[in-house]
Amino acid sequence: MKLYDLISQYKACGLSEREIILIASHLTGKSKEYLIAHPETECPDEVLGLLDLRLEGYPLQYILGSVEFYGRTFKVEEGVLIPRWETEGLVEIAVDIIKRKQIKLVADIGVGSGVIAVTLALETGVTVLGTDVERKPLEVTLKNAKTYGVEDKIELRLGKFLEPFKERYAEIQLIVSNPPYVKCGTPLQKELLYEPECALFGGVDGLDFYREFFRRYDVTGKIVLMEIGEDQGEELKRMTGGTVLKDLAGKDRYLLVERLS
Ligand SMILES: C[S@@+](CC[C@H](N)C(=O)[O-])C[C@H]1O[C@@H](n2cnc3c(N)ncnc32)[C@H](O)[C@@H]1O
Repeated sequence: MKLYDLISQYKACGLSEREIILIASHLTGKSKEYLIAHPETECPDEVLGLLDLRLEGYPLQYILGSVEFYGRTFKVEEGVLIPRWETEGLVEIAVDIIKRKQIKLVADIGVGSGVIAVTLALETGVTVLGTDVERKPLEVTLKNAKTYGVEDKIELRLGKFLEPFKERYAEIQLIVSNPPYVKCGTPLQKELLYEPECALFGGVDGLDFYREFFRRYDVTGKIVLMEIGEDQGEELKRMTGGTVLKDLAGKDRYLLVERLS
């Protein structure tokens, strides 16, 4: 089927021209710039299946198998969270802290696709200890680390919080995390239904992860930087004594806890 026919048919059903072209580019191996200039390009039949999947709400990033983050392309697969732009802000703050405080060892709890761990290793040369409660995120993080040649800078272990790195806890200077913080029962847009539940939901008030983390760990002498929900700042300041920083949209988004020893 010709690309221009696909565009008119699927735009009428609600897909954007951009996503139709990206899916066609993914299947044909031709760049999107080429396809824009050559809408008469013949697309293989499989494109119809992928466009129908997208119409049902299946995330574009899982179809393409990749996502842009902090100026780089990262692999994503079903079973790992699709990184969000807000998390680039967390990385930006972490890079600044690492450089200013000359930090050498960072821990990333809940690596997902590895965007935080890999970007921090690339941007600062720091070593990152990464954990996740699921095996798939650890596998995807390793693939992304290998793509960018930082697999020797990132150590990955399966388990909750920092339990897998208990023996190295004292050495960790900065702990970062983008934990699950969505309140259970929140109505979700259909794309989110395809993402792993354990990456999204943080209990009735969305705060289970933070509550358990700060109960388990004495963070004296360390810096903790975590992404938070936009309405969780006040409660988390009360819970931790930390400060809350805003994202680019002006919403409370990052919790910074620095307990001096
Ligand atoms: C919101 S996703 C973040 C993924 C990635 N860091 C990012 O920013 O795109 C949260 C990740 O934390 C993992 N996770 C949830 N609870 C955890 C826990 N207690 N300890 C370690 N990992 C956890 C989930 O499996 C998921 O991969």
